[in-house]
Amino acid sequence: MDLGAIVSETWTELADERGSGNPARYIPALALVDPNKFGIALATSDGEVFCAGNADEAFSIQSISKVFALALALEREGPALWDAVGREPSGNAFNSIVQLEREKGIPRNPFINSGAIVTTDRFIGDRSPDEAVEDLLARLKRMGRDETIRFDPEVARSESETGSRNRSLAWFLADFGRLLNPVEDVLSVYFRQCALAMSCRQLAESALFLAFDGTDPVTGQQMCSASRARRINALMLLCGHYDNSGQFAFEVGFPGKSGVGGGILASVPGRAAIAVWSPGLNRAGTSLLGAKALAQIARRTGWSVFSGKLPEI
Ligand SMILES: NC(=O)CC[C@H](N)C(=O)O
Repeated sequence: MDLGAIVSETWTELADERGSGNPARYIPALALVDPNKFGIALATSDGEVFCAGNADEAFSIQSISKVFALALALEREGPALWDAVGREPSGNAFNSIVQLEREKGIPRNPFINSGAIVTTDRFIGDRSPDEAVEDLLARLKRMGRDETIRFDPEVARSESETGSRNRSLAWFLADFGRLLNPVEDVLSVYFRQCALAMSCRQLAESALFLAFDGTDPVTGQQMCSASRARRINALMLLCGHYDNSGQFAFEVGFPGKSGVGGGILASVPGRAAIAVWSPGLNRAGTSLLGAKALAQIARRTGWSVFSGKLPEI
């Protein structure tokens, strides 16, 4: 299978639709990004990365960071993390607060904002916020094989300045006694983690561990155990796109995680990690063109976690 051709044909076929959807404006710094950006990167186990369009340009990964934060929180906390956050789809928007009161401050899953705030809190553990951010960055540099990965302080500041909803979620969690660290410490890490700037290429390379049982097949670095990688994939499939997760599974058929910066990170177990970026979003905050590109790649490759056939690479 010519994966390079599949990636470039997918890009070319959709290029006319660049600019579709609505870029996130509630974080003012994100509204400044050119809506016509469109990148695709597909990384395989032999170290190849097939790219098209703006695949080497860093963008704000936003909620895609929740996948890495979850892996690292599980590493520190182990299965006890699941006492503090659930594993069910919420059926609600990413920043919804409605279930938190009824469900006594236990967020439905680690990918909605309330769940990610808890995950971030556990990832910080007994360290300072700056130490936790440094650790996250160091891990991503290693996984992404790139020392230039950084977070964008402008985006972090912009989100903090307009972060009333996330503050509400965090204070609500604190009221139920669900946070170990002070609210503003947790949020300062959460905002910086969301403001990580990475390219499609860096994201796809950093996420190979998800597609290959917890270990990057290129470098041999283990990020987590095989069973943990499978479980993170399961959560991405069921909860990775909030109230749009069913639609994504239906159209694409493999695990993914969206971010309001317009990126989507997808894992095709045993095959590849794919990252796409286009800032225009659908109603649920998933990149419109990005999801279309992944659906096209799924169709052209025949890749699906629901198929018993394993098409040749
Ligand atoms: N879905 C997202 O990407 C949301 C992340 C964003 N930083 C927020 O907390 O609102």
